[in-house]
Amino acid sequence: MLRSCTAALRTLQALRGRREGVSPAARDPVLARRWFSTEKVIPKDHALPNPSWSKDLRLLFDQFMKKCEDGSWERLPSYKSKYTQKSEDFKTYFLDSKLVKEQLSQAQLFTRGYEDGLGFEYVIFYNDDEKRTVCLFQGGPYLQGVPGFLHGGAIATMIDAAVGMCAAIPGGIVMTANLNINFKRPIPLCSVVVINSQLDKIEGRKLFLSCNVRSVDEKILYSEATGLFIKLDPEKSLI
Ligand SMILES: CCCCC/C=C\C/C=C\C/C=C\C/C=C\CCCC(=O)SCCNC(=O)CCNC(=O)[C@H](O)C(C)(C)COP(=O)(O)OP(=O)(O)OC[C@H]1O[C@@H](n2cnc3c(N)ncnc32)[C@H](O)[C@@H]1OP(=O)(O)O
Repeated sequence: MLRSCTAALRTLQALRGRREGVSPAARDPVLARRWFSTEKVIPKDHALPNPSWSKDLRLLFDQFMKKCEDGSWERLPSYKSKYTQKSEDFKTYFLDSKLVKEQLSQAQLFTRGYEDGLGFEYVIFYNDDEKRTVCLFQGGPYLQGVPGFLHGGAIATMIDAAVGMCAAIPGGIVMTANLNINFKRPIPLCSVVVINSQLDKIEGRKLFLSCNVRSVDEKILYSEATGLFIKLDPEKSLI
């Protein structure tokens, strides 16, 4: 958003320059580069390694990337805002367009709001045959609850995001209607955990899923959850 505001400002300044008899490119070399090249602004995919990723997270990431090679698994990209067809569809069908323009200009995905390494570092892989996702998650220092451990709300957020993606891929535009979590062991801050989600059943617009959160060596079961997601009805207003 900030980038597009800056771009708009540059264009405006350049056009003002044209009225004053100065070529826009001469006034603004950045704008000139953009106008005369085919370069496009590519949004950052946050579901890729960055320097804050621990060795554990990188190792697991590499293992799953290998599993993607035969097409059985797929890495799901993740953006701060709006770059998926699903989020555009959601706005089209369920949000008032005035609200989208005026109030959502600053909006970004809750889990991607922190600087690298401080909050939610994660990548989700999807297996279509098995209708399941595996989310590799490293919870950073800004997600502390009880000293030294992850906040339960941060764990719930990641479970919701991981289970939600497992529902949204086959289900389309869905929302969480119910999420039940048993917190069995506290998760150490900055450690890596594996969130396994599974689509169990679909009944009409209802998708039932289950989930567990385990340590990398699978020896510790941190949390278990079940979720109910509802496929939104385009005929029904959300507000
Ligand atoms: C999750 C991905 C979403 C994808 C879409 C958008 C963009 C994607 C792009 C990027 C996203 C990336 C990652 C996503 C990350 C995180 C996911 C976050 C998800 C959320 O953070 S989301 C916020 C919290 N969420 C809410 O804010 C919902 C508030 N809620 C409602 O807006 C309505 O409640 C709604 C719409 C859910 C249903 O409303 P509705 O009118 O369409 O349906 P209705 O009420 O008729 O229920 C139909 C049948 O479900 C049964 N049913 C309903 N609720 C039940 C319950 N709680 N327990 C047991 N059964 C229940 C009924 O009993 C009936 O059952 P039956 O058909 O058998 O009679």
